[in-house]
Amino acid sequence: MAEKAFDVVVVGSCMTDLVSQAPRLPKAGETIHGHKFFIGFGGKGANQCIQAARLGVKTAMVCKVGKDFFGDNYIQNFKDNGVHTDFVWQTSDAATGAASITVNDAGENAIVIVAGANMLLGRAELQEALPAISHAKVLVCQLEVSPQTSLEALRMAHDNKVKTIFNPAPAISDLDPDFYRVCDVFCCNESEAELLTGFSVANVEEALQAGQELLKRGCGAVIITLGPQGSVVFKTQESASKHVPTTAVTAVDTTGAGDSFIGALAFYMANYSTMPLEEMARRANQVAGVSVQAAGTQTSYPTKQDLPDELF
Ligand SMILES: Nc1ncnc2c1ncn2[C@@H]1O[C@H](COP(=O)(O)OP(=O)(O)OP(=O)(O)O)[C@@H](O)[C@H]1O
Ligand SMILES: [K+]
Repeated sequence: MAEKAFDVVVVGSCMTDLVSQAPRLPKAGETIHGHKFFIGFGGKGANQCIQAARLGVKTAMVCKVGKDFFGDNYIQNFKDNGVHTDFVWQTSDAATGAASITVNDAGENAIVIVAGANMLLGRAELQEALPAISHAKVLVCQLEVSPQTSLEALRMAHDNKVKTIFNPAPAISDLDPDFYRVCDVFCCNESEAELLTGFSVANVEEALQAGQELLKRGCGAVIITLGPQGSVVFKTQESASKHVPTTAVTAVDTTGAGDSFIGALAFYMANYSTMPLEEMARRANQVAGVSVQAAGTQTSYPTKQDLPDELF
């Protein structure tokens, strides 16, 4: 296993984004002409894995895609980014996850997500991936696959003393309380923190309260990301939370910033095990801050070569 041990293993989703830009959103029953179409690689799990890989760690993705053109294409995308694909399964029982997105000239969108093959990732696949999960330095999970699958993967990692990051996105209000107990770092954005705690999280002050509440539920540490205001970090060993501000940048497209932050966090946790969590958050802010300055999701994620040496 030694030569196969991964720094970061992500158990999560792959989605193909089918994006149409049009002057306005069509009404029910209507057909309109758009002016641009493109296909993008998305899905929170895959995004986070690819960001970690681009920073220079050995990564493996554990996911399921369809036995179709989009599935083949996605596997090639992982390979192009140096992500190990032995645990990417293809099924004939569902299509590769897809998000059909229409964006109007005002920047508003209408989106239909069909999770498809993502929902067929289950216990059998986790058992096959157990050697990789149990020998990883860091395991990352989200909620775009079945929550039971995410929880089981986190448990497997936790039982094997693998560091775990859980990103409760997209948020569900009835989150199993066991999720808190099996994650070393619980990392969410403002709206997820609001939904999970019932507190308003509109500013740093309010984020401090929500973070303390999440921490009390049993995780090792909590990070709440706050867009241009950076992030806040809470640790069980310290009563004081820390606001980690970030450098102001001109945002072009913030899509995928949260996933860039988490992929970077996974990279730092795997590579710099003794670095204080707030320093990892400071550096992850910088990486995600680069992603907001370019269009798209994975297309905007920096590689090690794009970033200043002081981040490594
Ligand atoms: N306008 C910005 N300027 C600088 N950094 C930003 C900006 N927006 C986001 N970031 C960086 O990205 C991180 C994640 O952003 P955010 O909290 O908006 O996540 P998110 O809501 O999950 O994002 P998204 O849903 O757009 O992927 C922030 O903690 C910050 O480091
Ligand atoms: K972006």
